[in-house]
Amino acid sequence: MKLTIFRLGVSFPAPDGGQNKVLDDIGLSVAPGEFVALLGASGCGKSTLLNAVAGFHPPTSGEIWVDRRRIEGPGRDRGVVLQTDALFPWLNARRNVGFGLRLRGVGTAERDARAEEALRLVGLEGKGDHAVWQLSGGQRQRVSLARALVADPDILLMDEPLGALDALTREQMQDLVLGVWQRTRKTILFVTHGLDEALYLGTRIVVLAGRPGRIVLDEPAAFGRAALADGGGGRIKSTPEFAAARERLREVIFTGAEP
Ligand SMILES: Nc1ncnc2c1ncn2[C@@H]1O[C@H](COP(=O)(O)OP(=O)(O)OP(=O)(O)O)[C@@H](O)[C@H]1O
Repeated sequence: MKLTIFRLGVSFPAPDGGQNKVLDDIGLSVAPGEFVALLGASGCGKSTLLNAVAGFHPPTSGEIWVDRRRIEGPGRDRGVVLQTDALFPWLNARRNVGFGLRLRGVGTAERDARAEEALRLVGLEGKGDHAVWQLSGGQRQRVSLARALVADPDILLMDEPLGALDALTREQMQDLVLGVWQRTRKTILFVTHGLDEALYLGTRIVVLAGRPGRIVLDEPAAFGRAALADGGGGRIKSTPEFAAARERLREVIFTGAEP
């Protein structure tokens, strides 16, 4: 499904009674199957943009559409994964994944089958009975990803999903995310602070900068697909091309303008 953001502006009430404009005139059209890595300095409005697409808060101006439907709140067509896993500690992995289905009245057998399938997609087959406390941080984020995938959304919205993981697990999870994207062909909007992560995963890099935040860079990237073809493992990050792309991206983020 196509995601279209038209002239999006988001403001929040400021303490002085005025308005704090966080995003201004954001336009973005994302084709089905694209993997958009969204970067920008802290506070430039990345999460605000993601939350607006998730339908968690309404735009102050502009519109967001998924195909021909205008977004007016959260919906099953968009799955969300956040930095902290927010799993229910009293439910096992399978029941956590199936929780949303349960709310929709899906019966136990179908729910468990679909949850197992989603767990398999993230490499956790056989771990459905595990309690949340028995899982590592990386495994818990995989359960969160499975929970977002189980409803078969068209779009995955991921806000720093690997941000709380140690460096090694984070690198492994990047390959896992790439694999899930390759197998499911979901459209992904992925917020990250990591330049390497953005370049390694995205088919497209979007940089927000300024206050209010605006898009200052929007361009294709090909390292992720090359990494998939090469079997992953992060090797491509050691190439001179990757280093050059990284330096350029760093400059855009720090200066807020293309070099
Ligand atoms: N619900 C809210 N009410 C008031 N202000 C908000 C709200 N949500 C975000 N903001 C403000 O909007 C600005 C952008 O926040 P946002 O979290 O979108 O930035 P970010 O780029 O994701 O930052 P970070 O990289 O640090 O997570 C901040 O100044 C923040 O204080």
